[in-house]
Parts: sequence; C-alpha cells; structure tokens
Amino acid sequence: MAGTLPALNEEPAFKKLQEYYNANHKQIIIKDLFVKDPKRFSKYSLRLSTPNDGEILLDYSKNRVNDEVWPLLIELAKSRRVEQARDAMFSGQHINITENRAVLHVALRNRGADPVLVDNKDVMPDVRAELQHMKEFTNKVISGVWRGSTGKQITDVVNIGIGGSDLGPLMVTEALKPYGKGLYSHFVSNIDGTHMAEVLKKVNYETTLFIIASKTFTTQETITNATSAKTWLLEHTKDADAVAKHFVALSTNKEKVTAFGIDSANMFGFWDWVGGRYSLWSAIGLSICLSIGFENFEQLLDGAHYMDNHFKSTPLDKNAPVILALLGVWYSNFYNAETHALLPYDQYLHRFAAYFQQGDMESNGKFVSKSGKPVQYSTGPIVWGEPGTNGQHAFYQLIHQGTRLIPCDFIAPAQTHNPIAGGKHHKILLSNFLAQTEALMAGKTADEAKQELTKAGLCGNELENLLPHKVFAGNRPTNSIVVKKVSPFTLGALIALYEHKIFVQGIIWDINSFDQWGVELGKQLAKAIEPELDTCAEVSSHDSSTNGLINFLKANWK
Ligand SMILES: O=P(O)(O)OC[C@H]1O[C@H](O)[C@H](O)[C@@H](O)[C@@H]1O
Repeated sequence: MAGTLPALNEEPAFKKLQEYYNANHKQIIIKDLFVKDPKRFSKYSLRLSTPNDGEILLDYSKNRVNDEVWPLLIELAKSRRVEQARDAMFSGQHINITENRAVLHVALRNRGADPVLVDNKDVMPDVRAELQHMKEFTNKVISGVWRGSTGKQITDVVNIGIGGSDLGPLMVTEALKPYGKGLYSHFVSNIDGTHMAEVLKKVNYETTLFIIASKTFTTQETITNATSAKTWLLEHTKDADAVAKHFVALSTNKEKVTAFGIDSANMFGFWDWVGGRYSLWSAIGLSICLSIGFENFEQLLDGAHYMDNHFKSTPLDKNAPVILALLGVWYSNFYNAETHALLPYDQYLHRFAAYFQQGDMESNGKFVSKSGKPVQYSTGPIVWGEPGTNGQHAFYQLIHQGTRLIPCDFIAPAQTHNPIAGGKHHKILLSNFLAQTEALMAGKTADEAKQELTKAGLCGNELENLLPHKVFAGNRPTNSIVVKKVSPFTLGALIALYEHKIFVQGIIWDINSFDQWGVELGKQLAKAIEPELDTCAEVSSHDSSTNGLINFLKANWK
C-alpha cells in the first residue's frame, strides 16, 4: 500500500480547494450554472448500463460544483491516492490496520473466475463452498424438504442478530419483498425483551426456524436473545433434539456456536476479513436467501459485483462512488455540512437510511488519522433519512428553509412493483421526487414570493410581514439516483455504490474505516453496571447522575 499521506488540511490539492472556496463559494449558484451551461446535465450525470436490469442514472448536476471546482476535487482524489487504496483493498492487503485484517467483502460477490488472495491464499474456493451450502439449505427450506421437529414445513424465519448481523438482512429483505418465496421473515435485534416477545407471539414453534447471526457469537444482545428463543422452543417441544431442526448459526466462531448447542453442520461460516457492516453478502445473508430464494440472492451479488467492477476500472471523474464521495467531502470539509440525508422514493427501501447509518457512521465516525493523530477536519457525516413522500411532511421544512446545509441523495425507481390505480400513485410519487430536487435548487426569490402573494390578494403590511417567511433561499444540493426498478441486481449495485463511496471518503480523510472501537466503551460499562442492578443497596460508585439514575430505576421497578 502507498506510503503515509500528509494531513488532509496540509494536502496541496485540499489547500487549492480551500482557496477557491474562500474566494468563490458565494458565487456558486446551482440554478445559474444551469443557465450558463445548457449541457450541464449531460456533463454532470452518469448512465451506467447494467447487463440485465437497465440503466442506473446518477444525476449530480444539482450540486454547488462548477467546471473549476470539479477538476480540483478530482485532483484531491488523485493526490490522496484513492486508486492505489482501492487496488490495495481488492488485492487483499491488510488495510484494516488496527485489527490487522484484509477488507474483502468484494470477494464475497466476486462472480468471475479470478482468484482473490489473502495472505497468499485464494479465498474463492471457500467463498463458493459456503454459497453452495447456503443454496442447498435455502432450497431445502423453501421446498419443504427441511422440516421442523414435528415434521411440519417451515413457514417463519426469525433472524436473531444485531448491527451488521441484522440491519443488512432486514433492509434487503424489506427492499425485495416483491421477490418473496412465501416464508415470513422476522428480525429480533434489540435486547429489550419486547422485541423477542412480540415476534414469538406471531410464530408457531413447530414451523419456525431461528437463524442466530453473529460474526463473533459473543454479542450480548444476540446470545441472550438466542438463549431465550431456545428456551421457548424447548418449553414447547420438551425435546432437546428439536434444536437441530429449528436453529442454525451464521458466524466466524465455530467453537462458540458448538458451545451454544448448534451442530456445526448447521453452521454457515465466514471470515475475519468480512466486516460486520459489510456482511450481508456472506452467510449473514442467509435470511435474505430464505426470503427471496437463492437465485435472487445471486442477482444481488451480481449487482454488487457489477458496481465493484465499475469502481475498480473507471477513471475517477466518471466513477460513481468517487463522485459521491468527493461531493460529500466538498460539503463536509468546506461548507461545514454536518449531515447527509438519504431519501428513497420507494417504500420498500424504508430501511435504506438506517442501514447506511451503520455503514457510514460506524466506518467513518473516527477522530484520529491512520497514524493515530487527532484530525483537524471533519470526518464522517451524520447520515439520516426516511422514504419520500413521508419525509416531505415531516422534516423537509428544515432542509428547505432551515439554517443548515443538508446535502441530500434522492433515490427513485422508474418502475414500481405496485402500479395501483393505473400507476397514478407512482406518478405522484415521482412528481414529488422531481419537484423536491427542483425546489431545493431553485428556491423562491422575494420577487417571486411577492408576485404570488399579490396574486392571492395580499397587499400592504400584511404582504410585507408575510413575505420573508415565504422566501426559499434555494441552492440546496441534491444527487438523484434513478434505477429502472428496485430489483435484486439494482439493489446490490446501489449498496455497493454507497459502500465504495464510504471507502473513498475514509481514504481522503486518512482514517481507518474498518474498525469500530467506539462501540466498546458502552459495552464495558454496561457489563459493570448489570450486577449493580441486582443488589438491594443504593449505588454510589459512579458520578452522581449515573448513581441517581440507577437508584431511581431500582426504586421503581418493583
Ligand atoms: O455480528 P456480531 O459479532 O454479533 O456483531 C454485531 C455488531 O456489534 C458490534 O457492536 C459492532 O459495532 C457491529 O459492527 C457489529 O455488526
């Protein structure tokens, strides 16, 4: 891998951007850029032709980027050695430096014949063998060959996992519901007993398969939930052998799986070079396979592989993940935007933003550079969002007229899976998507607002008082990503697009995007507090707030 990078704020390309920003940013008005350049859309958009599911359009023309900023951003990517870093990831180098691991989720969806080497060993035979195992199991369950302990066919699948062992499978299963093969999918992640209790109310022990998904098989929430599910099953069946028919495990930790009481034949494995938040492509995707069938899961992998190839082989200025990453850096590091909104105009994608909250914020929520020095610039943004049009009636007000700059990605399918009322719903949905990006960019000037108010019969003080409230500054940046349809293939490509965007940003910020030490402290402290909740005595070992909270809870739970 290439040598150490200078601090981002010391990077000459970054300094050039800073100078340009300081001198010119007030003059970068998106709607004026469209007036000046009739070719702006074709210049600042990409059409990716996929082999089977039509084109994917990325329109990034509604951004505060002109023909001077753009080459400087590309220069920044080059000088941060994005291409070299990308090649280091694909070639299995240990780029997760704090855990000394390769980062190879791309190998899980390597659909070609190329070997992928980690420490001189081709991992592809193991990847393919595990996929075959998943295929056989999926087909058995869906076809009814695999039966519960009393001989009945499986009807419900409960995935028990958290973080990366939950969010990905849940998001994809929801997104691809139209491809469902008939099994009901449920997800239990929260340690709050309510989550498990509510799911158990819906299922029958004779026809339920529990999937225990945990890379480490040590995560407290997952192991506690899995143990409760096992107790529930055994209370009903009173037969210890039933576990083998109703429990499978997805993990890298064979010892712990066996110790839990799951036969290793019912275990689907993966490897330490698969990060939790990149694991839906691995055995962690088994609940996806059971929901949509193995062929559709393969399509998901194909879509991601397509995007991997695009990322690997396309020049930086036409490279979709690089483009999204650079725009994000432009807004985070120059405009001081603190958040980034993901706004899918597709109800099936209702967990997309939640999924990338982990994908992005766990990856790039870092405050030290790879060499361990505190960074002097912002790193990962706060990622958030909800599907359109619901968001419009909730938080878009702040995006349109608030004081913060919130770059937004709009994601929409040209075709719906549910063309009800002769397609009317979908046309209204798409009109709203289009209108929002236009409104955010164009805004409404005081003159325009005045004309409207005058037309509505207002005048004098009444008009003048209302006028400032009716003005929209506009110039709010958006990307639009349009797919033909939310299919397994296009979804795979979309997820990989954002994964690589996050990767590129991590490289530019010179942080390790692949560890997550920040989640450990809370876990450690929770372990220390748990026994204190078991004692009758008042607790005084913490600060007065924590003591006060503990003692209040103890006094009130009886
Ligand atoms: O799959 P597991 O080992 O159970 O881990 C589940 C999750 O827990 C951790 O706290 C990490 O922050 C996540 O990255 C991970 O996905």
